[in-house]
Amino acid sequence: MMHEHSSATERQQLRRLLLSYRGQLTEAERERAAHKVSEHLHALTEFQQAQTIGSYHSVRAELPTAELNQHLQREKQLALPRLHPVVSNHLLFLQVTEKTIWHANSFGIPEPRLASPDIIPLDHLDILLVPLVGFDQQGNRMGMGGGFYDRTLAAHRAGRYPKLLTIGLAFDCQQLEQLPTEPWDVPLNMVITPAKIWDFRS
Ligand SMILES: Nc1nc2c(c(=O)[nH]1)N(C=O)[C@@H](CNc1ccc(C(=O)N[C@@H](CCC(=O)O)C(=O)O)cc1)CN2
Ligand SMILES: Nc1ncnc2c1ncn2[C@@H]1O[C@H](COP(=O)(O)OP(=O)(O)OP(=O)(O)O)[C@@H](O)[C@H]1O
Repeated sequence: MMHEHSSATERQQLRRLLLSYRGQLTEAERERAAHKVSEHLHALTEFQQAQTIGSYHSVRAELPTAELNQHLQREKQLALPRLHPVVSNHLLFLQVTEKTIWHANSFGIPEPRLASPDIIPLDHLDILLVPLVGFDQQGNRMGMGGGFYDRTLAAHRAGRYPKLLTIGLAFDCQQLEQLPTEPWDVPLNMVITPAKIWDFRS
């Protein structure tokens, strides 16, 4: 099994394995899972009370967010990430409305066009929905390997966004007992899968 301080190669192998699990789901299974996860999310008091929610634009075999985001755009204030124009490997969140103009970033992921009035600072978000490749029973997360969320959320771990609730959205097949952890990893507050709401807050 994996130990603390795994090599980058081990992390990469584990990432491939987890991506292959996710990739084996059919589109119908993914949509069913997204529906179930959305139901769990709506049942949370924190969600009902939230005004501003950060999400992600799902791509490939990620847990789909298209329907959820449409709903959030109507019912809440929705913010989606773009690659930060100034601080490299960080994310910047922008408010999304029906007027938003979209561009594909260097990973082919659609993101809102940069417009300064649309910028939503992280400390303004009540909830941030986070994509992930894998998660473990302690709330550790493995992403695509760019370190974007870890960098963007470093201040959250340091306690500087006390009201922000980070929630990973995942399929059940993305769950592991223990991921190898790195010093910069920022654990999630919660993970929601079709089977369960995981709450890692002590
Ligand atoms: N929907 C979504 N948006 C997101 C992320 C995400 O994981 N999902 N990100 C989360 O950080 C950031 C973008 N980071 C990304 C990093 C790598 C790849 C990627 O597709 N990489 C290549 C190579 C992977 C490899 O070989 O290791 C690929 O999969 O083809 C995508 C997004 C910001 N936006
Ligand atoms: N807070 C940070 N400061 C500096 N470098 C960081 C920080 N967080 C992550 N990194 C760097 O980013 C790289 C990728 O990290 P990691 O493999 O944990 O990404 P990930 O969490 O899977 O990806 P993502 O967050 O983009 O989905 C690492 O090589 C690490 O050196």
